[in-house]
Amino acid sequence: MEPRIPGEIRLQGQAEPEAAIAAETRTLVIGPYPTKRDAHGEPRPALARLEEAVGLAAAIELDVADKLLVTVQQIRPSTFLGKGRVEEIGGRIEADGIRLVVMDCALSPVQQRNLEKAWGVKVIDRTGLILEIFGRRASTREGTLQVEHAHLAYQRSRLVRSWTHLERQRGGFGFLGGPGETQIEADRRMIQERMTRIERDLETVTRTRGLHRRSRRRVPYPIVALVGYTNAGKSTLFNRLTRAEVLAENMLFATLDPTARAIKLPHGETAILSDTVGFISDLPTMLIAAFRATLEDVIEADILLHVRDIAHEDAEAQGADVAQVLSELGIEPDADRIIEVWNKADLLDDAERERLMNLSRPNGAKGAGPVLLSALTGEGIDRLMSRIEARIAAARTSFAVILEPAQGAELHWLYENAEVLDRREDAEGAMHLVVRVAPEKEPRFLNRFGAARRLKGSG
Ligand SMILES: Nc1nc2c(ncn2[C@@H]2O[C@H](COP(=O)(O)OP(=O)(O)OP(=O)(O)O)[C@@H](O)[C@H]2O)c(=O)[nH]1
Repeated sequence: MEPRIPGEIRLQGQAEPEAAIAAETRTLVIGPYPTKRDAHGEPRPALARLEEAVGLAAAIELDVADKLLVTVQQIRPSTFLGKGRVEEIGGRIEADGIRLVVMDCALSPVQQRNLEKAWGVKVIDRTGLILEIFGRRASTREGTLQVEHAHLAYQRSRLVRSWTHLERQRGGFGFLGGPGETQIEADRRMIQERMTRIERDLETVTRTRGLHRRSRRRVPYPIVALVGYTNAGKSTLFNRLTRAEVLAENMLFATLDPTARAIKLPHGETAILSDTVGFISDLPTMLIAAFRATLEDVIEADILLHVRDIAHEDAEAQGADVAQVLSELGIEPDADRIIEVWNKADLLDDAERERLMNLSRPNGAKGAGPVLLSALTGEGIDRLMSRIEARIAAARTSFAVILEPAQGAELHWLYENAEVLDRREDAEGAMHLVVRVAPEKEPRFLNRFGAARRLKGSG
């Protein structure tokens, strides 16, 4: 059988690797939240957080039999939850035939072990769950390596703090204390060696990706990247725009690795559309670091489509989480290159749709309002395409060109290969033109029209 997560390695002396979490495992999801506010001090309904955790569990096909909200005033070092709570939940676990408990928080190895002992079932925390999801979604070599690395780092951190646990598993080895510790050292060294090897492999893969990116730049099509909260509909929109078949299901994190495809804009121009990893609140920092290379595509994009599930009750908080990640990447939320996409319009009732329609009317000179659409039905897709095109055009270089009357062939070339914005004939019959040139056509244009005067744009 395939290892549960690519990074899972069998440690020396350990009888068996941890059992895989099988699909359809009867699961209880617990939201043990200290307060009703999120990490940024914004109120975030506990129920919505719990629902998200349930969604994550369902994404790896666990059979979520029950969910439970627990307000935790004070975290108990040994079991996270209070004694009475642990017992009460234990009864429920037994009565419901639960096999796995997901605690939507960060558990210390000791807490995890004690809860497993008290309840007699497997317990995983939020990081464990997210690693599980990433592990199943990774499809490219880079993604697999990143997940493997993150998982080893997680394993190592737990190894250090829970060595008595491992000793116990190995039975007999730890009786003098010394050998147990040596064993831990051996395990740690093994993990470290493996991590170093992965880092080397990743460097190669990242370098290759850098080369790809540079060669993409040499055929300089504008790059449009999709970003958004997990499950917002990025893959569906990607498919709709490219008509390609990539994984799009009602599953979170369907897209771990960016996929890039060419799209044709309304006036026939080409752009590269790139799908990226779904963002999520409270993503463990270890994982953010792991995906930094992937996110470089986002940083370098000419246009970002920020896709939101506008029908989701938590849409605003999700949008804020994405904005936070973007600003960590150095992209400010009001940057010109961001186009807000309000997806799932088909799920809105008439009144809400009307309200959002009004809100999404282009505002101000930039014409920058959000685009309300449905990736599922295709409604509003044309508007998005035009908006992308307009945004690319706005960033594009314009040139002033003067043609003599005899240069008919040149005029023809311009009409075929550039966008003629203005055309005026002077008294001598010379043609004064303002043209906009796509980046990929610019070298050829400059070859022909070396005397053209650059007017504006990124050039
Ligand atoms: N009703 C409706 N459902 C949609 C729409 N767009 C996407 N969905 C559904 O929402 C779910 C998630 O869509 P995906 O495209 O996989 O979402 P994603 O943002 O790529 O998700 P991650 O890969 O987890 O980041 C799927 O069940 C889609 O069918 C829409 O416009 N309307």
